[in-house]
Amino acid sequence: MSALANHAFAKMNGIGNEIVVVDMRDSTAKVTPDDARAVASARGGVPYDQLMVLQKPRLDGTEAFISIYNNDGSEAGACGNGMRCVVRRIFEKSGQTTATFETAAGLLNAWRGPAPDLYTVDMGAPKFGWQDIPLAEEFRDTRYIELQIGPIDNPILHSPSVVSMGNPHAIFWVEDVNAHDLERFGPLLENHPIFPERANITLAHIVDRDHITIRTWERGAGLTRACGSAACATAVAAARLKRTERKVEITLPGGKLGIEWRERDDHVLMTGTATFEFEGNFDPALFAPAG
Ligand SMILES: N[C@@H](CCC[C@H](N)C(=O)O)C(=O)O
Repeated sequence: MSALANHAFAKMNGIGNEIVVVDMRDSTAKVTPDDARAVASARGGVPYDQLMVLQKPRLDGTEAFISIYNNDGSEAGACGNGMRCVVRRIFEKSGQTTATFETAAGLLNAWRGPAPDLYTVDMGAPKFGWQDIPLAEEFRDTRYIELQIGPIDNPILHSPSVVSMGNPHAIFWVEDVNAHDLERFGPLLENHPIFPERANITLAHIVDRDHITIRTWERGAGLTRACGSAACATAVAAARLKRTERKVEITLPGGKLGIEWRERDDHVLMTGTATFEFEGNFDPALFAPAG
């Protein structure tokens, strides 16, 4: 039987990014990709974009090791919106206002503020090297890479910037983020052979030097109302192209995030709300073997 059967969960969202938080710090049991897919089931499950599983801390001074699952059962190194949800949950239970977490992508500091309903997560430093993203072949300059879809002489989307924020991101610069069929092009680009570990695909429109609008097709989760790491990747990619300041507001379908690419240590800070919806216990029938 799955470790998640009857286990308590909290359904939350980070500006519309659907998040389920499970605290398993009192257990050594592992969540499997099958468990993660079962939780997302539309029949009796709790459909989500990301499942955030808190496990016992591995390092002194950290609150938890967090495993992040997409709804297709794959694991992600980073999830900005999910982290704000985890942070809110922990802070409300413990009264803390700061904490450090570990994920597959490394250590993350988080704190409450700058306003009472806001949470800030230090998402770490972006990586731009083609092997770090990773790409399947060498690109010396990842500010724009050669990649396009549509007719060769009149591509629909082309020349994305690529960035790792602990997970791979490709950002296509467009005039109108709603003018493209992301549901159709997203899966093609996510699974393009140039991305050996697949990628999160974002359409971004630079409104002015302080403001960008985006829509994202998430690796392993599809079209979402918000992707925090995509907002960070976009802010960094735009600043790297000198098209925006290092501190910007990002508008996503589900709301707004403040992103600052800090000069002094290269870290990216993401600030936004986190919303609690309901809590419950997983129905064990979800994890029963089929047949
Ligand atoms: N929603 C997340 C990112 C989720 C991970 C992504 N789908 C991946 O596999 O890289 C966010 O808010 O950052």
